[in-house]
Amino acid sequence: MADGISNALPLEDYRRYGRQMILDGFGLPGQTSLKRSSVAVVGAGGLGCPALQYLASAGVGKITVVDHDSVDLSNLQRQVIHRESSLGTSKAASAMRFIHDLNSTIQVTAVENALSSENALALLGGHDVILDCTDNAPTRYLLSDTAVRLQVPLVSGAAQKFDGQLCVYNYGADGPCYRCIFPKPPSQEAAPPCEETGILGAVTGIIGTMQALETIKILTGLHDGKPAMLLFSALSFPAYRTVKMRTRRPDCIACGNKGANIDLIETTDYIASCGGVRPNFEATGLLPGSPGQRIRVQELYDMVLSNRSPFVIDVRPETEFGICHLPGSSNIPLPRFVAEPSSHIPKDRKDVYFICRLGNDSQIAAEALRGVSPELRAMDIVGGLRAWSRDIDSEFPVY
Ligand SMILES: Nc1ncnc2c1ncn2[C@@H]1O[C@H](COP(=O)(O)OP(=O)(O)OP(=O)(O)O)[C@@H](O)[C@H]1O
Ligand SMILES: [Zn+2]
Repeated sequence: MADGISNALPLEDYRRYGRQMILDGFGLPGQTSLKRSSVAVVGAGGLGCPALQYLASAGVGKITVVDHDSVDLSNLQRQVIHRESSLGTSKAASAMRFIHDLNSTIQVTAVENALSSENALALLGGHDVILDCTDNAPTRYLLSDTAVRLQVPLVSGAAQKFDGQLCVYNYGADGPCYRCIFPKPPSQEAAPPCEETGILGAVTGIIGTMQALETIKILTGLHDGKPAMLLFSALSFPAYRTVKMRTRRPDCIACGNKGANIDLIETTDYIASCGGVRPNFEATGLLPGSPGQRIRVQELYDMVLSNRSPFVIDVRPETEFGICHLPGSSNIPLPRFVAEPSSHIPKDRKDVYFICRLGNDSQIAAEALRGVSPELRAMDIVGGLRAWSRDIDSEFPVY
């Protein structure tokens, strides 16, 4: 500088970040804090993508992205920093490319491994804030315990269907950890993945963006530190509600008074404590059906070709049936069917074939009918409509 005073930031940063630097309470100190900060984002999916976008554009100096997964076509509806050109490649690497394109001054570390109890402390140590942008209970507990051990705030997001949640854990003098609020993991049925429940991209966009916002507030000293949970529900009025949260639980096994269990991460089996490995959504063979109770799509197709007009009940929800279905099939969603199985079968039908998306619910329906009407032949179609698309009709949509 002409008068010998050196700038706190590179000259171009004043221009790049000027719009946020002029905000009251932000200023030059806010920007230099962001630049000196290091943030870890675990999960570069629906929540992680918008979060990374705003952390990078705001000028957080160092960003670590952890994700073991690769980009799939079904991700692009919400995982906004990934591109068609990245399909099949690592999400962490794709995120790194995006950040570099947006803001080349940021130091990015891409970790293409799953976070686990073996690597969590090493991978996340040294960061000022951790963002939980994942989608499963074992990782949520692991991240919470890691944040407690490392004594850093955890900005946690969750989204499903039209709804989302946001909360900062382990922050402030007596902010609770995730275990203080959820001492017991939810049952696996209560926490199904997006592939089963559905998710609107703009909803993850809102929650992920707010995760970035809370992080920026923490890093720049703008956060009031009061524990609260934001609940968002796109179809409700009001769409946003904030619930004040309890403080740290004195008896919490992670952050409580009893000298905090320092070996918690090393001694916890996170997957087992959350109910074990969730059965693969695609897996078939849930129930022990004998060969006579289960047919393959080819057999169903042969019946159609020979004009035997099989009686096929599609047990998917009405909305999914509306997306695509086999001609001639009847839609009776599983809950309605199992409530009164025999009432749905015409008197002249002895053979009943059940189909669903992947071949799991159809087994439950067939079993229910067998239970009340043993005189009927109830059969499920192995692999469901996905098998139909794969083996019989490649034009049949997969969703
Ligand atoms: N232990 C973990 N370590 C690293 N990344 C994780 C871990 N657990 C989950 N993730 C990542 O968190 C992201 C969550 O993203 P999202 O909820 O949008 O789901 P998805 O797995 O990409 O998609 P879908 O559920 O539709 O298959 C995923 O990219 C997933 O790989
Ligand atoms: Zn706690």
